[in-house]
Amino acid sequence: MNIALAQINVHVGNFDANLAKMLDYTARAKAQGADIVVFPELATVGYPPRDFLEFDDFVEKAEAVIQELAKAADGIAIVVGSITRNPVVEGKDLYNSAYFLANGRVQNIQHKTLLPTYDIFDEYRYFEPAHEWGVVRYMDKTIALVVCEDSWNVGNENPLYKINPMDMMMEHKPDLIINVSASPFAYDHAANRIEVMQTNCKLYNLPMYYVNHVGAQTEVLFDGGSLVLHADGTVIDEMPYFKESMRIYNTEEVKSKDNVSGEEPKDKMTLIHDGIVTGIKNYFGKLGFKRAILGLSGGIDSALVAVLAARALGPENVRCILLPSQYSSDHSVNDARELAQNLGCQYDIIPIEGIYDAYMDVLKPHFWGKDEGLAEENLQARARGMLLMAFSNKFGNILLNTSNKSEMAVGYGTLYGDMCGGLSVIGDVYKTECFELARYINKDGEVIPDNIITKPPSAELKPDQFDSDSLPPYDQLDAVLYQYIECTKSPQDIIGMGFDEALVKRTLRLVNINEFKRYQTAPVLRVSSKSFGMGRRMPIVAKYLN
Ligand SMILES: Nc1ncnc2c1ncn2[C@@H]1O[C@H](COP(=O)(O)OP(=O)(O)OC[C@H]2O[C@@H]([n+]3cccc(C(=O)O)c3)[C@H](O)[C@@H]2O)[C@@H](O)[C@H]1O
Ligand SMILES: Nc1ncnc2c1ncn2[C@@H]1O[C@H](COP(=O)(O)OP(=O)(O)OP(=O)(O)O)[C@@H](O)[C@H]1O
Ligand SMILES: NC(=O)CC[C@H](N)C(=O)O
Repeated sequence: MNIALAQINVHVGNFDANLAKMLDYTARAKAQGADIVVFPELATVGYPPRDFLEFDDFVEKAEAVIQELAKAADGIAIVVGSITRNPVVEGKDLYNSAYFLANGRVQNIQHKTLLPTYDIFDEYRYFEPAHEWGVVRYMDKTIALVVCEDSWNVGNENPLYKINPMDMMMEHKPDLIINVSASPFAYDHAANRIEVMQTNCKLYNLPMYYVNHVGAQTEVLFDGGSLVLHADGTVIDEMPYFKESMRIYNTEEVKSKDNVSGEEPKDKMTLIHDGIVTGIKNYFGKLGFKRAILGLSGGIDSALVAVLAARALGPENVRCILLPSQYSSDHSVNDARELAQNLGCQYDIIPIEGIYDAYMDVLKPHFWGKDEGLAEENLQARARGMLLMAFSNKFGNILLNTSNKSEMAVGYGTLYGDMCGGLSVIGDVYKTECFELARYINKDGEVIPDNIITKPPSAELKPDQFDSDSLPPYDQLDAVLYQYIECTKSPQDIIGMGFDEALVKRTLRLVNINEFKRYQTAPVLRVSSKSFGMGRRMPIVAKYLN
């Protein structure tokens, strides 16, 4: 039997486009001799569809896509993830299901049992878990049809779940497993995903054909990396990261390990780079925008955003605005200009000193007798935000936010100033990782001027200002932030690891008191296992560690 895995980039709610794409892949798979073509979890509607699932019309449109796909299942079977209404009044209204379409009709539907409800997932909000488990008979094979998380309770070890749907399916003695997934990208997730699927294969002594989404839906990125595994856990093939593609596998060849391609390379910076480029490209493409602007300061954060945007959208679609104040150093302007020239992006220089002075004149009588401080510094960031948004309005492009994860964590950014923008490009990249990413970008020749990478970070909002005046050194800060944000460790745990007590307490306090800023920030392209945004839900009004 020949099984085609189609890791496709669908678009949430874009039923016509998703159907057209799946019909096209089905026709191509059939022409290439495939007996089955497999599409990812919820491929009809896109993942995650979120509260669109509460609209009857949305559900009807998904049902219509299944009917159209069933008609195309002629001479080839189609496996596809979609939603199913729960006919019973009790429980949730919908199931998250894998459909098996053959001979022009819906032959089998297997609902998902384990509904991830953590981090970015919220499936129990919408779906009823499966209560029955069957298998599919097709040609001479018995197939276990599995939806994503149902393979993640290997050995019943996941304390979240009391049941293992895989065990239930095994009672029917399948010959192979097909898993349709929506497994989001994080730079360390693919290795974990492979390990989990290998454990399944070994446990049940069965081969697995696993297909994942690719592309981005708002902040959630999908890397693809679809898998074919031998019953002994050998990775026969892993499909490419961040590329829509289809490959066809012969079950006998898989069984005899005739063609073992193995895993894709997993370099952290390559993955983060390609993930962010995909995220920007899909955010703009799926919304119908073409052009971006950003404030280019001569610092490393905006330099990175400019490079990533130019690679995603083309340099001709990225406009860099240099907005020096009286505190900007000459080298900042020169570095920013050199970078824009290296990239081939349009750039404009608009000094903001006059605007700043005008604000100060207006405020002077009202601020009389008060020392100068943050209010005056923040005026510069806000003057820049206002000008950048004027460009965005006038030319119909999207302003890119340039905050990194370290400064977002501790609130080191000005609300309605440098925190403005429609999409946060590096908001899930710690400052220390920003340096790594910049070096990665320069690995084959200087794109980002070396001075941008080597000079000490500075907001340049007052004379001789450096980030290190207000913040702990970034290597220490980031290490503590990682333990708190990604690993959810307590202050005692982190201090116990050998970190300085004062540093830990100060850092965690800053993270918590700045939750209000993150509520007002643009969506952040998620590249780690714990990003700010929909996957980290914290109260603002709280008294914990602050
Ligand atoms: N819980 C809460 N809910 C809602 N609002 C709350 C609040 N707590 C304070 N606020 C409000 O927030 C305001 C303070 O926030 P905000 O106006 O942003 O100002 P603030 O956080 O005080 O200052 C901005 C910080 O970011 C640094 N910065 C700025 C710009 C660029 C860079 C750089 O790295 O280049 C760094 C700057 O040096 C300073 O440390 C207060 O005036 C208060 O009204
Ligand atoms: N002189 C400037 N011209 C244009 N934009 C600026 C200028 N100064 C700041 N900005 C905008 O405000 C953002 C925040 O400034 P910030 O200093 O934190 O970042 P950066 O300059 O890119 O990097 P670094 O923190 O390493 O200096 C910048 O990324 C940039 O978008
Ligand atoms: N859609 C899902 O069920 C995905 C959850 C799963 N743990 C994964 O990340 O692959």
